[in-house]
Amino acid sequence: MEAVIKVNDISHSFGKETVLKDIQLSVGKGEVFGLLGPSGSGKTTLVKIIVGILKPISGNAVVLEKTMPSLKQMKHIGFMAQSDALYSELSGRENLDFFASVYGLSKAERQQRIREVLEVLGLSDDIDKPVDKFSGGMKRRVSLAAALLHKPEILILDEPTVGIDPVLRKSIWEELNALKDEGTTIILTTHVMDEAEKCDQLALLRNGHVIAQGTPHSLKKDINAATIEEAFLHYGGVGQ
Ligand SMILES: Nc1ncnc2c1ncn2[C@@H]1O[C@H](COP(=O)(O)OP(=O)(O)OP(=O)(O)O)[C@@H](O)[C@H]1O
Repeated sequence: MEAVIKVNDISHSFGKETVLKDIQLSVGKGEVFGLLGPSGSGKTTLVKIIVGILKPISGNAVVLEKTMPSLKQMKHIGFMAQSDALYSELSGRENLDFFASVYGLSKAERQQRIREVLEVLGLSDDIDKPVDKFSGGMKRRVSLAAALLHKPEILILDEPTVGIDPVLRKSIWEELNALKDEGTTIILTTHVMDEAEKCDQLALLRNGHVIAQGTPHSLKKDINAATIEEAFLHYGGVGQ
């Protein structure tokens, strides 16, 4: 499969703390690739490097054949950060209109795309309220909507469904699968095991190391595990 994202031997430290060590990943076009790991395992640091917000101490990330950071690639990437980067005094719609104009969409395109993403994410009712009146789950949905506005080929989502109820979580997964069917490549971070099961490929992260990678099925089958959680504990071992 054609690799659209390659992570080549990335290591990173903050001060004396090594947070990523020799990470190698390859993400194929149209894959949903999950980075699964406990809090502090390095997931956010890795996605920031892939997006180009952070430069690793060694190694590199290549997105659509360009080494990151590359401003040019940003138009191909939709990024949803872990903390919502929304303007709280503006309404949800005004936020989306702002991000759509940053992406260079014309007024007519902005109106149409905003309508489309609002419908997909079930946000139409409250979108004209200021964001500081939104619940945490609604802010996550507006952030996801913002990442989808310019129909990026690559979506990078840091904990996209945190604080989102199960019904909406299901509809977000339906949307992610629909985007994947259209050829969008998706990387997402999670520490939720049942969400990891929905990915095509998984990398299990612990203490900055990839301790195993493969399809959810193969990760379980290789060691006769019934669940991803069991597989994680097996590959993680004690003290790694
Ligand atoms: N800017 C920073 N300066 C110093 N240390 C940092 C910085 N960002 C992250 N770290 C440290 O790097 C390690 C990995 O953090 P990271 O946020 O990548 O983990 P994570 O797996 O995404 O965790 P979570 O699931 O809680 O978001 C942690 O020990 C964290 O404290």
